[in-house]
Amino acid sequence: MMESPEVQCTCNVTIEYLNQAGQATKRKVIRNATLLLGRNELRDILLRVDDGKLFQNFVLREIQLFTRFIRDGKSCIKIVPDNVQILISNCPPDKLQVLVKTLAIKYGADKKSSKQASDRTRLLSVLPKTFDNISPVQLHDVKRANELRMLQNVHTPVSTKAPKNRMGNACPGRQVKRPRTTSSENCPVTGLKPAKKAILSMPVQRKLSKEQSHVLRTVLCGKNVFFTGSAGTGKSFLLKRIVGALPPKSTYTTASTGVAACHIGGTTLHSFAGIGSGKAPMQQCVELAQRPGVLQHWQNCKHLIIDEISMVNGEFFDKLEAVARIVRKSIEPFGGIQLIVCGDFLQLPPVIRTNEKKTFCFQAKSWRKCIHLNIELTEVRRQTDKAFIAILQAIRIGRCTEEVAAQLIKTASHKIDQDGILATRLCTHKDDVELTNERRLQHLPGKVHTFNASDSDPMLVQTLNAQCPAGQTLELKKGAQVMLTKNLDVQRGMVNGARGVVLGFESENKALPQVRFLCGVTETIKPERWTIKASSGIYLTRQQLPLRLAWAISIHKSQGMSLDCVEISLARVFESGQAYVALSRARSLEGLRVMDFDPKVVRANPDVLQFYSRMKRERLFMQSSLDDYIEI
Ligand SMILES: Nc1ncnc2c1ncn2[C@@H]1O[C@H](COP(=O)(O)OP(=O)(O)OP(=O)(O)O)[C@@H](O)[C@H]1O
Ligand SMILES: [Mg+2]
Repeated sequence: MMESPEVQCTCNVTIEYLNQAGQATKRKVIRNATLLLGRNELRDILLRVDDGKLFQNFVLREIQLFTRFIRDGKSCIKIVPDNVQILISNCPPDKLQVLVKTLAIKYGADKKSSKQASDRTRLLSVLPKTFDNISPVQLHDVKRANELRMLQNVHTPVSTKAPKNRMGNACPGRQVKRPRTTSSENCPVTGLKPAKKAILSMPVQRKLSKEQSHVLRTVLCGKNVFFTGSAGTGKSFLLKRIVGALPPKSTYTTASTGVAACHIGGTTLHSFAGIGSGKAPMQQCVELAQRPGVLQHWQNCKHLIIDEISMVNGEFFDKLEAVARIVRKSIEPFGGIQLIVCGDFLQLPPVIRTNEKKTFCFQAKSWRKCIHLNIELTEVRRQTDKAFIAILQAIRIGRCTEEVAAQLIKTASHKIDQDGILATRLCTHKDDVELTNERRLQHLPGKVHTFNASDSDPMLVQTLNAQCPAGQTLELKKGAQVMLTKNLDVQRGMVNGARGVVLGFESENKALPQVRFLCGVTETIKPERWTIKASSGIYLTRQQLPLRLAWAISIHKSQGMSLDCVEISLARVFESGQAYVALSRARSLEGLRVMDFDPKVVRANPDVLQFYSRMKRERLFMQSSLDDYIEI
């Protein structure tokens, strides 16, 4: 049996009763409705819409399903015979995905099964009306549903028009295509070409660890949480799950830098806040935050997520906290917004101009009143080698024993270049990165292939450049060292940061690059789409190849990444935590080469160390009080 998450979710629902022309003649809006899938006494699928006092069951015997905006918590189910459509919005995306996929699979499987009650049975039925929760999706359901889809792919290649919403606009969505025939017996089975791939499957989510689940539960209880942990403990992984479990309309996903924001599908904290650098006097910041578009964020926001908090300046945090209270007209800390904050203060600190004061967020005046709970993740997931994890833990706290130094110095002789794939050099300075990549590409023989991004709004190129991991223009040659900038297929190792080399280009018109990756896969790379939220709240998309040149990247840009093979030069390290960030990107010691290791570059900020030891003391104190209490 497949894993069966609960097929239920809480969201806003609009029920529209349509006329022949498809216009709504009656509309019922229910906020915070509970949706539940079930079956009646005749085994029809039912959708129960419960407003907390009353519920209404809809029989889903013939439906159209619109699924394109599931990640935004939106979907639509049209009940064809009744001419009714149920518009779902503001639903936690992960829950909605499970509900919609379960419905699509069960509905597809039912169409293929012979167990459906005939019209005559229905008419004559004297069975009492029942509602049983729908059973978990089984493998045979998926198989049956897909068999029908394959037939239908051949027979009905065209999907019908999307339904209209109240504004008369087409309701965004891709439909689960339905067969023209109502039962599978009517489908001619012979002589059909199968569809290219089985289309339906249940979303498979990697399981959260115990400590990660604890954080998720705490967040769902509404607590303001700061969770931390060393590099690779799955903080960003967990954040994505938190985003998927919260209602999208009131959840804002941000990070301190554009690259980090992109890892979790969000925007930068600065663009959410709309107060520029936050250095202007308070009154001016408030005015900026009250501009149309910006004010809306502040007012709608109930849950604010911030990744890579170590790079947010404490003064900026205080400014945001005060602005939040003023623009939301609330005396609660951060204007009553739930804060879900994560990062590792022992990694890179805030970037500041010379003569500016650097303060960490935990040093902000409002930090303590804003954060209810500090939680530390302890299980490292990026690396599996215990010895390497121990080296990294020592470096993190600025401790470089002779033994640790010796092990890192030894890596200088590592032969990590494999199959024409060279190690990526992590550089302390941005200029070195650009120069290295440009020069190395120039020195390669052969023709340059240029790939231009296709942007939804060419006027906002700068926003896209800042937040999207794919550049507007990508120049490649045969032999170019490249890195994936998106998870394409986690199972096969085609993940963000996977390293490869360009073997050549297709001969067809687009001349797409063929790339061999370290994980052993060779693949033609096709354009991918990124969607980002601009500060005005509108969605921008960029279509581009998910590749970037990978002879070199900067340590600042690498924060948050996992890398297959890295070469590091630490001679020009200028920040505490910088050496640790660079070293901890490597998945294994074998995949790491440190060129000129000097223990002096290993530095941890003493204020941060103090903050962490206080946090640990408080945790131990709480634990021992709890133990005493249990004993009593
Ligand atoms: N529960 C999990 N199951 C499977 N893989 C996981 C899990 N948690 C994390 N990972 C994997 O571990 C790796 C590191 O995770 P992630 O990048 O989220 O760590 P991080 O704590 O954010 O690191 P950093 O501090 O460097 O940003 C990723 O490849 C991620 O997919
Ligand atoms: Mg991270």
